[in-house]
Amino acid sequence: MGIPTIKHVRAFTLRGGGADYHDQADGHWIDDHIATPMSKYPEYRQSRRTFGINVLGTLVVEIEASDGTVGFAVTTGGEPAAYIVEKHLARFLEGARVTDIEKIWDQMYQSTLYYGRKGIVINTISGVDLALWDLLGKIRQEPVHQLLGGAVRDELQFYATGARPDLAQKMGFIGGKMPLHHGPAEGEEGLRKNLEELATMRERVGPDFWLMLDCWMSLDLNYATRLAVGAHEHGLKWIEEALPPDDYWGYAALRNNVPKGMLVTTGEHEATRWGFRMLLEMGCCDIIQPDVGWCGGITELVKISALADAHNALVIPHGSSVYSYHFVATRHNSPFAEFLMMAPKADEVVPMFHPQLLGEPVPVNGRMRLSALDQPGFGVTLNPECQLHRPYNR
Ligand SMILES: C[C@H](O)[C@H](O)[C@@H](O)[C@@H](O)C(=O)O
Ligand SMILES: [Mg+2]
Repeated sequence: MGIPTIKHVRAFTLRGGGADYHDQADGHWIDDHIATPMSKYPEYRQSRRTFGINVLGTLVVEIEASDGTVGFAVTTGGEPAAYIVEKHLARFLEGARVTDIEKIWDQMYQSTLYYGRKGIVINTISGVDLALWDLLGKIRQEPVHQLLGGAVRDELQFYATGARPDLAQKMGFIGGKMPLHHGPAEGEEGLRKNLEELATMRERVGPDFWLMLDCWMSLDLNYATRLAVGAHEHGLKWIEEALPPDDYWGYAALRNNVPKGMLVTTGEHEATRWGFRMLLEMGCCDIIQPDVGWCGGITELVKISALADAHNALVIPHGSSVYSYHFVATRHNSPFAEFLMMAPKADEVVPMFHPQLLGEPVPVNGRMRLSALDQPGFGVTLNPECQLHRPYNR
């Protein structure tokens, strides 16, 4: 029996949580006065949805092989991503062998270089790449971590991102990352509030539990430096994505400015091995945080991770559900992972891409046994109750 070929590629869109996890209803911690580059405009300060953080929605890529096996993946991208899949990328998949993952990635990247390189195009390529790995795993009846060379640990450990690190501590997570609520436009009072929130949380969790601040690209170098210096007495473990992604020079300066022992992290909005080469060679951060659904997929993250390893940098992927769990399990320089608390009050563990993926595992007591990831491919199926829409039917 020869290697199956790819017969059909289909791109769908979905709304309401899932891979576009910022697409939430009112009252969710993830949309409660979080500092962003748009916070300088008061009308866009309270809710990130008001400026469009959830405008794209989810892209679902489905790939059907000649033997009838279907692989799929979800990522952030919505209708523009569906257009790119159907009108541009599908031509490199249909007719190719299911094992041609490396060649397909190169053709998708090189053919979109004139309008891609980062952002939505690399999100789209990532979604296609994840679906290809899911398909190959389902054809070979192996989990993706096994296709990648096998796990280096029997259990994953997680820190939790959300408004309640104190509750995350009780749930067994190894740390808690809080969103930063006030940016430079809110002046000294905002900076004071940021530090008071951190101090309060440190009081609740005691001296040893990791506490981190996620600044979501919202600061300038001086503010980030002052925040880091003020946060040091409260044992801040790392300051995340303090500056805009393209300010490599600012990150390199911030890394020199922060108090000794505090880590600088970034990368969730960076893409491809070339973007991460800039972060690493310019000494921008101690930990890179690529999102496997946004940086180029598994095929690209393997390259990024090897580059980081040569620089002694940890690779702690931005939370992306099973797609990062299977990867982290196989990398020595990924000793822990992120879990995004998607419950509106961050007070219970729910699947990160809820409600889109059936069979999506969650950490138990802040950990996940490798056995939770032993199903073929990424081990999940699409929830049939989700209303798929195929905007560019072929
Ligand atoms: C909590 C942050 O503001 C973002 O919403 C989050 O998605 C991302 O930055 C993260 O690191 O989890
Ligand atoms: Mg972040």
